[in-house]
Amino acid sequence: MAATSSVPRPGPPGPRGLPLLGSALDFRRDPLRTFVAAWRDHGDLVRFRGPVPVILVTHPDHLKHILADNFANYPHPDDFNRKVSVSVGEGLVTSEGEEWQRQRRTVAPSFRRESLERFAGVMADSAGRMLDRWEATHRRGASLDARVEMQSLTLEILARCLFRADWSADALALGDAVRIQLEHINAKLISVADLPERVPTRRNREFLAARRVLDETVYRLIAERRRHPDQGADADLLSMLMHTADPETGQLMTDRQLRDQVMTLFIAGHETVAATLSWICYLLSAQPAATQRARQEVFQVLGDRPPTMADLPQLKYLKLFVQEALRLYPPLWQVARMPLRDDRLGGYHIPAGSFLLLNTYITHRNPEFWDNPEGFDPERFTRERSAGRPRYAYVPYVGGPRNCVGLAFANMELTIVLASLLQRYHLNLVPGHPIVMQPDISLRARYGIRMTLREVTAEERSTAGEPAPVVVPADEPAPGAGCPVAHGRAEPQQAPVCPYRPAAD
Ligand code: HEM
Repeated sequence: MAATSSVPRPGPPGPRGLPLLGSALDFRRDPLRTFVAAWRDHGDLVRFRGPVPVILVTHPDHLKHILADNFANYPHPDDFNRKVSVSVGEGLVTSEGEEWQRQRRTVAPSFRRESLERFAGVMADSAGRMLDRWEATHRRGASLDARVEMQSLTLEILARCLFRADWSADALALGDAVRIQLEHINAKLISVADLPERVPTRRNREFLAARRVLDETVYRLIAERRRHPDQGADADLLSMLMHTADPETGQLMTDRQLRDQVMTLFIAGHETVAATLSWICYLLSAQPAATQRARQEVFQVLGDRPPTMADLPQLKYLKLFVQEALRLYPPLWQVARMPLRDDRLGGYHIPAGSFLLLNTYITHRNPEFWDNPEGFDPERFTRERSAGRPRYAYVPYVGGPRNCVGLAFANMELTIVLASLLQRYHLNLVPGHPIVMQPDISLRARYGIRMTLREVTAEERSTAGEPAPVVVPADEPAPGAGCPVAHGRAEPQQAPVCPYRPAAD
């Protein structure tokens, strides 16, 4: 479908839409449904008319061209950076060109796998404390909302990793303030008539108050660190960022730059993981066979003890489970880019300044690259079954130089929390609870995910130790001769996992 020809065609096909408005009303009503329908009708590149014309991009070859091969030509749109920077300032997400390169080489070392080991304990500890709190809910026979639970868990983990122990005193105020920042950015990004923050609407006043709380707290924590440099350069992410000099210029970050990076990490690293974990909770109920297999692996590898970073390579099926959850529910389901210069994509002319939306949700469900794309089938990510699949067919963290800097952190957190959940509880969706996707900045469950709990029994723990078939994820070294790898294809799962339905407005 990603054909090219020597003479560029004027522009991709697309729906006519309404006079002047084009597809604008459809986007407002239901963006995901509008994109999916247009992709089915028109193919891998679709042009939407309207006040802000949009080009939808879904094919792996086109994603590779934009994200990797011709990456320097495709920054975020100015409008995106302007709207997000009211909260995060000039951090990694909102900077471009040389300034972005400078920030990336200063921030990336703190997120390398070897720097992250110290955070595994925090992740397991926070997950354990949440599961202890769930005891009361379980005893009352009540239900809980996995989305709400995962939001507070991921915020606590991120804040503890950023600020170590200093977090607890500020937990309540920071939690609310971060939530308000996220909601504000979300509202700005989807609104056409976006009012500047100085206009005293209720939303703007609430946003500015929350930003003041965050600024005051973050600057205070930075000042405390500067007063006590003896606390260690690697105690937490804030210390690591403070002590990492730009390898090219030798410069350290100023207070303002540190503040912007901390805010960026809160915004980029909290809701994304929370959304994924809440979909994982849903899958733990909807996919009993895969869940049973994952639980079996957890008890074989860990028994009852908390997971550590050293355990992660052994938790191979959990890795596949997480990969498959991110395929079906990529939290950043679309990312925006705007070419600086005219370009050519799939044989079509793409003028400079076009608004491109790279829709990973559709890429992840394209039957050209995925068998039974709506099915939950973790083993599609084994080495054998991944052979021949284009690298850019799977892009939850996008790819190329500007991929997610928190990828290793996120994967570690997702696996540790999943393992902790499996050790303690069976999660069951409350019968009749509607599961409806809400495609905001992140892909959330519109009505939350209401679940009841059942404790894993001692008997289940002791019988879970039978050896499970070994699987080899695609990005791990090839097994040696005679390795007992399961090469068979998984049975297609019984229930469709795509809970996408028209919005119930
Ligand atoms: C499941 C979890 C996550 C997913 C799926 C995810 C996905 C992504 C994606 C798709 C981008 C590219 C956005 C764009 O270019 O428009 C991105 C960028 C970024 N992510 Fe993540 N992310 C996750 C978790 C995290 C975490 C835990 C952190 C940090 C603690 C983080 C920090 C960042 C930052 C700073 C960027 C900007 C990188 C740059 O522009 O150089 N993310 N993420």
